[in-house]
Amino acid sequence: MALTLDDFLTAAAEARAELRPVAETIRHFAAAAVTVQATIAAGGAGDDLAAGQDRQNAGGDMQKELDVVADRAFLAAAKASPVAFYGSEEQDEAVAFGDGPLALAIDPLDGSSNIETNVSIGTIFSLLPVEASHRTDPATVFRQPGTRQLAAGFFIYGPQLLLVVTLGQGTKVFLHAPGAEGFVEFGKAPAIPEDAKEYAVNASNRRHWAPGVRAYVEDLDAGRDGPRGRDFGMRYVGSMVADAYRIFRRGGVFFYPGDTRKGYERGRLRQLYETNPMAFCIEQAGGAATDGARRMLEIVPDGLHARTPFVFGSKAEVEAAKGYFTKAG
Ligand SMILES: O=P(O)(O)OC[C@H]1O[C@](O)(COP(=O)(O)O)[C@@H](O)[C@@H]1O
Ligand SMILES: [Mg+2]
Ligand SMILES: [Mg+2]
Repeated sequence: MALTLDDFLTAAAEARAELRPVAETIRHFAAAAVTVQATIAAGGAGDDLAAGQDRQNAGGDMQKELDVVADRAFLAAAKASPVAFYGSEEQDEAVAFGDGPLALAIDPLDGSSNIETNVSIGTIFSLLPVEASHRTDPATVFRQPGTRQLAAGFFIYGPQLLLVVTLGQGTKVFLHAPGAEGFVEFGKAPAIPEDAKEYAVNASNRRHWAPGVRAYVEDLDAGRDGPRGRDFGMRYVGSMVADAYRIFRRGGVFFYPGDTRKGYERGRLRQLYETNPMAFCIEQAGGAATDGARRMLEIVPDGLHARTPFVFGSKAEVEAAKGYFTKAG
């Protein structure tokens, strides 16, 4: 019998008492994800899920209907959980409620540009501990590095509703099959191959990249005729959750570097609710995650919506990228 998410969480909470609130929270998230997936599958029940909301989020993106729907669903789930702080991409400031032991950083809807295209999108979450000092100075709760995460994961709303999750002891994948009782473990625990055969990047930004990034991609593209001595394929979905899941299953490298566009000096992705939770899941599956130079999980975030360059995936390829990205000149 396949392991259920419920049994997995119960066992983790029994083994480590500090994971009890985490287990409770992830149960609420799983229920929220099922409702979000149902809304997507139904095409929004008359609403246009990709319709703009005439409002920008804190990162400067126009909010879409589904961003708001997902934010509401996970805010309600957080309120029903032992969560004291809710830091969301879709809210300018962290929302504080209750005196629970957890802080949640969340990207309620990842891949918003793909909503109307029926391509996989998702929700990414990171759970951090709340210490006494954070209650007296709440601004500090989201300045903890990713190494402090108690749990992290992401749901994928796609052909399958999946949960990729880590509580710090490996990464697991759970599937919610229609008609089944909740989420059950799906396939083997991901083990990211050391070497990559594919890369993922938005190559239309090439002219804005630093010379090191450009040199890296030129050498990947040169394949077996170039210095890398072998061919690489390219895949880019444009929803990080989907690009990442491919890497969990068959390796590869994803990068979103900083570039010369205004506002993109540190790339596009946000550290607290995109790169840190992804880095935790990736490391726990045997991969590596950096900002191009430093281990992602050790970087202290600058604030709730801080951006960071991001490179993750197969260990040897993340290391190879670092060589190019950090080379002077
Ligand atoms: O369109 P670009 O610049 O390639 O950016 C794509 C990236 O932006 C994101 O959509 C950002 O996430 P949001 O949709 O949550 O803003 C990632 O999922 C994706 O990897
Ligand atoms: Mg996102
Ligand atoms: Mg988002």
